[in-house]
Amino acid sequence: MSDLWRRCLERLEGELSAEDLHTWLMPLQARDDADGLQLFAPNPYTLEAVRDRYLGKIETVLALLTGHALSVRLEVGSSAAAVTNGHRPTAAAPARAVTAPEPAAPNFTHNLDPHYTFETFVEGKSNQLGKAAAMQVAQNPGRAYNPLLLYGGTGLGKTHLMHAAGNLMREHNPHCKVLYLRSEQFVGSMIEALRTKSMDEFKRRFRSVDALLIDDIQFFAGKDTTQEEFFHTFNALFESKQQIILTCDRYPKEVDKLEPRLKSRLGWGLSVAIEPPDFETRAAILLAKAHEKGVAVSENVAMLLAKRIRSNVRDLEGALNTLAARANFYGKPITTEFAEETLRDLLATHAQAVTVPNIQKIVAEYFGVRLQDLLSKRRVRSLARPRQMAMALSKELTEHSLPEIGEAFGGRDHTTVLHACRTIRKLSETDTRMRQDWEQLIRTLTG
Ligand SMILES: Nc1ncnc2c1ncn2[C@@H]1O[C@H](COP(=O)(O)OP(=O)(O)OP(=O)(O)O)[C@@H](O)[C@H]1O
Repeated sequence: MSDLWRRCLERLEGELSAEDLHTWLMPLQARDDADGLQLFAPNPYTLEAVRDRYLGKIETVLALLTGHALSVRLEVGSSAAAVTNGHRPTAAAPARAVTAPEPAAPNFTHNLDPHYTFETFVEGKSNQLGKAAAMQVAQNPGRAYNPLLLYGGTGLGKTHLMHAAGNLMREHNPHCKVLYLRSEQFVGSMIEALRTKSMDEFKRRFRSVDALLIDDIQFFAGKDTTQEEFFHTFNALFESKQQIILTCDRYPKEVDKLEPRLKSRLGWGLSVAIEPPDFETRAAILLAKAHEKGVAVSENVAMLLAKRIRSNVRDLEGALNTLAARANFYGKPITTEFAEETLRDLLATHAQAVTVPNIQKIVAEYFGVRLQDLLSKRRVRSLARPRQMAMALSKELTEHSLPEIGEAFGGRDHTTVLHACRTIRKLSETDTRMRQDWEQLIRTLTG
């Protein structure tokens, strides 16, 4: 890594959250020369985010470090590729030799779900970075990002992406040994190995794979012996450039009772958040799932379900399965009326969960303001932002019209609500804190 870039990152550590640093800046490769600093982003999404959110900060820190303004060029690619493309050799990471695949162990059976592929994964704003990162890891195992950590709420596609990466690795190299496990299985295997005094065999098994995929590592919390063993497995795999892909239900730094040294290791690669999909993505996923299962579902039905079921994709898929089974049983087509009738209770449960009063209450608690102040006419900034956030969430998560939402917020005009929605959307694009608040509140409200 360029020494200048390393020092710049060290400075930025004090200014940015660990999450931002690991998600956006650590994956960049750098080379510095007489013309300034060149930063290579792994994909266009990262490039855009770095340019929009962090470039100013980077330039300021570089000016402080060097004593003069330095030009920073951003491009998609890698410093190693830049060298082979004829750029001057650099201090950045050298290209590593590609080794011939080892033949798979005769008794190795991989356990990937063949249905979870990138082709069957529907991309949207909420998951495009995760998908891009998983694809890069699959195309360049052990080299692109190690470990790759996908985190986010339940049923949002983390496991799907993990399998998709494993499946693609095996498509490129059928001998590639990809081992997928839920974290409970890792714990179970270790307990069994301890019981039968076969820890050597356990170590060999996990360290001999080309890629180790472990799902839901939050279950390691509080299990000290497991964490110890996983830590050593991690180190062994990392050192020999075997790929590690992990998922977690939240940013690992926020998982209690996970050892600090393990948390620190997890931050060595790339951590990407998978967010709940927006309406259009939910509808597209539903249509794709219906197509995959051979179930005839119209766009209207997909839109109905996508509008009403916002919690996660697993719930959407569950609703589709119920519809398909009932339609098959009664020999009826899946019309919107049939869907409304069949899923009446389920849709009512989802509608109950997110009401405007509930949003107001949760937002007030989240920002530590009183509910009556949130609904009052007072315009101080400490109340204005939470109020705008609550209005925007009401528009996003309920079926109410702008005038109805305005009415629920102390009789405000619909243009005020519209302004709130636009302000929050705009701010979320540039203000990391605001985006995190928005995402956290969506997670809380949609369960
Ligand atoms: N973008 C997507 N495109 C297609 N299918 C998706 C997408 N996101 C989620 N799914 C589907 O939703 C279901 C649940 O996804 P998955 O099991 O990957 O979630 P998860 O995030 O790992 O949840 P958990 O943390 O509970 O394990 C799967 O059937 C998966 O195929």
